[in-house]
Amino acid sequence: MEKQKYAVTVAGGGSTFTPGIALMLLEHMDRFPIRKIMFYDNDAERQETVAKACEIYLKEHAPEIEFGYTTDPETAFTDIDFVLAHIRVGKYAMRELDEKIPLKYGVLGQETCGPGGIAYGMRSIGGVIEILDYMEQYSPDAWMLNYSNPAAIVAEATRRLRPNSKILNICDMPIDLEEKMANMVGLSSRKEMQVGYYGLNHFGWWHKIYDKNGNDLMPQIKEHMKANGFADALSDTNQHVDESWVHTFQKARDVYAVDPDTIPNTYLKYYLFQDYVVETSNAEYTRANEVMDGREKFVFGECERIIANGTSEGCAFEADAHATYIVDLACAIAENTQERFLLIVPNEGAVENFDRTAMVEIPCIVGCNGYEKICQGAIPQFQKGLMEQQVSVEKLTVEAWIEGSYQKLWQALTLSKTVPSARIAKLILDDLIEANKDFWTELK
Ligand SMILES: NC(=O)c1ccc[n+]([C@@H]2O[C@H](COP(=O)([O-])OP(=O)(O)OC[C@H]3O[C@@H](n4cnc5c(N)ncnc54)[C@H](O)[C@@H]3O)[C@@H](O)[C@H]2O)c1
Ligand SMILES: O=P(O)(O)OC[C@H]1O[C@H](O[C@H]2[C@H](O)[C@@H](O)[C@@H](O)O[C@@H]2CO)[C@H](O)[C@@H](O)[C@@H]1O
Ligand SMILES: [Mn+2]
Repeated sequence: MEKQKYAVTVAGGGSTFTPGIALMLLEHMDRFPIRKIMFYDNDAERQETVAKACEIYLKEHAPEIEFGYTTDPETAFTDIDFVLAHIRVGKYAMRELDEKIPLKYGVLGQETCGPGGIAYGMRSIGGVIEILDYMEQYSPDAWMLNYSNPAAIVAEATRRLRPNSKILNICDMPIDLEEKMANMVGLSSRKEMQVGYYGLNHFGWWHKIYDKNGNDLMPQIKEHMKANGFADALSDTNQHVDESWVHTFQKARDVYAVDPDTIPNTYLKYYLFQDYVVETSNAEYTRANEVMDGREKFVFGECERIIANGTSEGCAFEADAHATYIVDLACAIAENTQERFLLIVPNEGAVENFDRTAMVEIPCIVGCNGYEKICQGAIPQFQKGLMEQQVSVEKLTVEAWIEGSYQKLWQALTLSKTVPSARIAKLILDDLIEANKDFWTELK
């Protein structure tokens, strides 16, 4: 019997990640056969550059796949099985402001953490909910695999506003770090490890890591973390070459030292070493500038070259090997593989001594009916304390969005461990409101 073939819509067709993901999908056609790929974006011009290049590539490498791109929701979301969502509401221009505005006040500027993450969350919620609604309207049986950021806030918003929707929120940072840990202990893949992990998105810890025979790998990984952090450990992604990422992997050594019983997610540096992050930031040139001058220029330059040549021959795009987790996740649903993934899901007791309504990042087993959570037990006081504070920031942000509340957003910023006082929080908030007036509803 012929294997079923799937139709996939990439929401955020103009994303810098789209070509790498399209090539990755083609490489995995043996296990995830595709009949149609649609790109959807609300910026026709940006998407067209990426789409025209991908169209040429697809014609040359997989002509049997129906391909289209559109800004029309009905065309994009009709007759599909999966939505892969990676939108960035406000694009890099707004990321730059998210990063630079807090720095004016001596507070770190980061895409998903601190005030920048809160501002980005206030823009993303509406965009992701809109796409989810389109999917449900035009393809009610489809699943959305969402990795649009800030995933913690987006996930809390979907829990509050669309609790029954078929959406899985996932992040690739733990995947990259698990690849590095596998490399530290001489394993060829993270899939040869079984992990225990708890936290919020971009805010979590590994507390158990075994190999397939049940041997404890933590002692060896801890030795490496103590000496080098995640530096000098390889993973199968070639995207982390920028200096700023190298520093992040090195800094994980200091983050690890704060709690040597667990292995931290790299993003914890923004909450535990916020002064260091500010001191080492350049308020005139942040990560958004690096990405615009690097990844964005490269991707769009390459797309334009393919279009001008009329062929993808010799193109520098590579399948994003790292993004194969997306195919793994789609296969888990499509073929009931019951594979384990770290997902961002409602806690409901999985982390025993933590808010039942929190969206936590924990291991889950995924199959055709969705996920089942793997209980992580009780967590230590240190992590619990940090998580209580951060989850409140995320919940207050979502409440502020739902209610249009200035007060709640001010509270969210004030509560963030990255912000020193309510006064500074208010100064940053007022600047963010001005910068986001095309994206946020009016706050009262
Ligand atoms: N979860 C993860 O681990 C992970 C990893 C990498 C990137 N990301 C996220 O993926 C997203 C894309 O990143 P990027 O750097 O390629 O950004 P990008 O700006 O290159 O692409 C985002 C695209 O989304 C489009 N868009 C914005 N709002 C939209 C809307 N409402 N509807 C439809 N399309 C919309 C933009 O026009 C743009 O083409 C970001 O949210 C980023 O944070 C997540
Ligand atoms: O600063 P950026 O835009 O380069 O990266 C921000 C994203 O960082 C993480 O994703 C990484 C991922 O960990 C890595 O292995 C590879 O695939 O690249 C991704 C993007 O650089 C993080 O998980 C994302 O949420 C961030 O958006
Ligand atoms: Mn992430």
